[in-house]
Amino acid sequence: MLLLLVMAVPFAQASEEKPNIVILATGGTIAGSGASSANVSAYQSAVVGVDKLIAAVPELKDVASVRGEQVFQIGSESFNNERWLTLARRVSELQNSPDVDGIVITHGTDTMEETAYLLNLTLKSDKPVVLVGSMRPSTALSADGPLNLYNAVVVAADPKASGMGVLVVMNDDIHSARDVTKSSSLKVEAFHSLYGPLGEVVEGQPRFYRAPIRPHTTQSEFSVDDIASMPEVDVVYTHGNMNRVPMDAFIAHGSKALIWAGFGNGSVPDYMDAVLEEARARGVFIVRTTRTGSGAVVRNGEAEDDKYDYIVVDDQNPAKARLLMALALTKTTDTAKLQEIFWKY
Ligand SMILES: NC(=O)CC[C@H](N)C(=O)O
Repeated sequence: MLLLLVMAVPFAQASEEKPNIVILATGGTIAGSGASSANVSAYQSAVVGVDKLIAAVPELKDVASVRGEQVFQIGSESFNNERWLTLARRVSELQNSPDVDGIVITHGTDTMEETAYLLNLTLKSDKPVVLVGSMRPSTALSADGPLNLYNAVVVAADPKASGMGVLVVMNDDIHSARDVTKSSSLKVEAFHSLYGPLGEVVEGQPRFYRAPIRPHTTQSEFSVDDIASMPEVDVVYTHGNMNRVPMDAFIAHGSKALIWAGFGNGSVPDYMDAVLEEARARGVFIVRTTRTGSGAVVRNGEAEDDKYDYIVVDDQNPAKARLLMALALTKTTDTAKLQEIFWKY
């Protein structure tokens, strides 16, 4: 009897004071299940529901008052513009709700950086939004999902995460949505930011060491509330002996802009120069990016961008450049202004 009383009182007090965190589940490996505990890379993703994910980490209740909502149950490679907008609108609704202090999105890792960047550019609130996933399914030996989820809730519940833009928490690191990329297909330490993470979670405490400088969320000109749909923008991946067929097909399908995932500094083979010029002359924007995985692209460096009216990225990778260009095209079709948007974000 005495024991019951002792246990009940602190819990009642604690639950009144804890921040309210909503966990929006979308699927991915964090919700994956394998045939045996030795299956760390062969498994079915997106099968475990949000209630089970939360129940697997009882420590969450020490950090926050948590409730879950299943938005999707998919591998993140299946995100498309419509699904992204559905998710963004739900996050925005929750951020507008006075009884929500922060949001955690459980997500597959394959497109986590794209979802994070899109939300980072379009949400209109300082309330923390943290994406989290795992590289090993929930059934694996040394599954990384439970600690990642705990860390994500810890970050979302902390006032220091407010105003930092959308964050990705993986493997103890806290990354900015703008900079993070998945850079390993299998390793637990798959997520990296070119300029380093913003901070890390140490013993259940977030430690921030830097803040994003590029405009995001409340500082950005894009808003989820204004975007009914996104224009078609496609990525052309370069390789030796490439041909024009994918570009022609994208244009015939209605592409408004092509993201040139170029060699090195966004270079263009001599036998493709005329194809890009022709595409631009037909009204399709060309955005030169790099397939190298890191680094900026120099305007008028490897191509005559001024002459042919091309755009270059700053250092956004092709997938992020695709999203930024789609958002930018909802604002303007002036090349100079589009270029400014790439420098700015
Ligand atoms: N590690 C993962 O989450 C990959 C699983 C799946 N392809 C996804 O992105 O959802």
